[in-house]
Amino acid sequence: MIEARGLVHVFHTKQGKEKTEVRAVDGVDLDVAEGEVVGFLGPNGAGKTTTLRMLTTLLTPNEGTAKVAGYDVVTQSEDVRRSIGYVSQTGGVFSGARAGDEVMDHGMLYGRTKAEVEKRGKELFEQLQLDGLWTRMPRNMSGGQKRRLDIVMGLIHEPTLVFLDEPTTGLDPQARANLWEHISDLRSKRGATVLLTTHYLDEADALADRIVVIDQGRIVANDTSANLKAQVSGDLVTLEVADATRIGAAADQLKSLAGEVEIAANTVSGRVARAGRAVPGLLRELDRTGIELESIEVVRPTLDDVFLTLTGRSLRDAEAASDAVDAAAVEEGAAR
Ligand SMILES: Nc1ncnc2c1ncn2[C@@H]1O[C@H](COP(=O)(O)OP(=O)(O)OP(=O)(O)O)[C@@H](O)[C@H]1O
Repeated sequence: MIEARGLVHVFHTKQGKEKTEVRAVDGVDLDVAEGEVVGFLGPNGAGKTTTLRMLTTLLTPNEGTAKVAGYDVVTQSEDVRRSIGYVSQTGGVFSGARAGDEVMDHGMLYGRTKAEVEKRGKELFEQLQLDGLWTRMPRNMSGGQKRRLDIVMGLIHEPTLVFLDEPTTGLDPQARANLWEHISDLRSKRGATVLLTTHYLDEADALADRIVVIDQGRIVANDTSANLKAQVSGDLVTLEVADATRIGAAADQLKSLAGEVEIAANTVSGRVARAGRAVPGLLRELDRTGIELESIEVVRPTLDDVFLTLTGRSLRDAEAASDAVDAAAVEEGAAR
């Protein structure tokens, strides 16, 4: 469904007299098979939106090629556009008509009959909790409602390939859960292929069959969430000793499994590959040497650990930043 090779996009900007060049996307290869849901993750400014904009024909690659739904993004851009749905990060610009009329016009542009579009539009309004807003002007909707209307517009023509750029940013937890269900249904009920960018790790974990991580314009990982977690970092094992004077001895034993450990007061922690297998032996050894434990904790790596290891940055920071934007959007919506 998507086959991209060596995609490059360079932005040229000018500040005063100074010209700068940003290689926003720097040689991206990406394959997405029919029916897959792929999560596209990366810190702020990593190149996610720029990649999506090239794949949806809104930006022309400076180098490389991409086929989307079987069509070349440069020479067959019209065919690509007809075959895909795209929900951009910034949302659509509405003409000033009522929401339902916007949806009808958009759906009919894709050659659907009025009856088909109306039926599908009303279904989507219900699923995305927009009932009762069919005749409302988009400018009189809250930020979250407008976001959901963007999503209706992206799905109205029942595309088999859908690009979602941070689809749930700006939604409250209930609307987010509701949209997750809808994204899952896109694949399970309609066989659609989905490429989505997100800052929410739980979203990527819950929805994506495969995760592609981009950093500084390059793909740095591409695997299932479970495999990425297994490859990148072991389980975090934390031992709390009953007698603080034995912390050094406990640390030595954990070190033999973990390599590096961190000590804080009477706890020591380190990452251990396949802790489930290693910990029973560790406990036996601690017992044999008379080191009494107050507690032991084993935490499986999260996608954020993977991210931190790969990019040196935490995706949680990006989440926090995008939550701040959400909060501003909600306030803005409430102020309207
Ligand atoms: N129109 C533009 N002009 C100049 N630079 C741009 C433009 N659009 C994006 N960039 C730069 O390109 C890089 C990649 O941006 P992009 O929006 O693709 O990142 P992203 O991964 O989608 O980030 P975010 O998670 O913040 O949305 C960034 O350094 C950004 O500042």
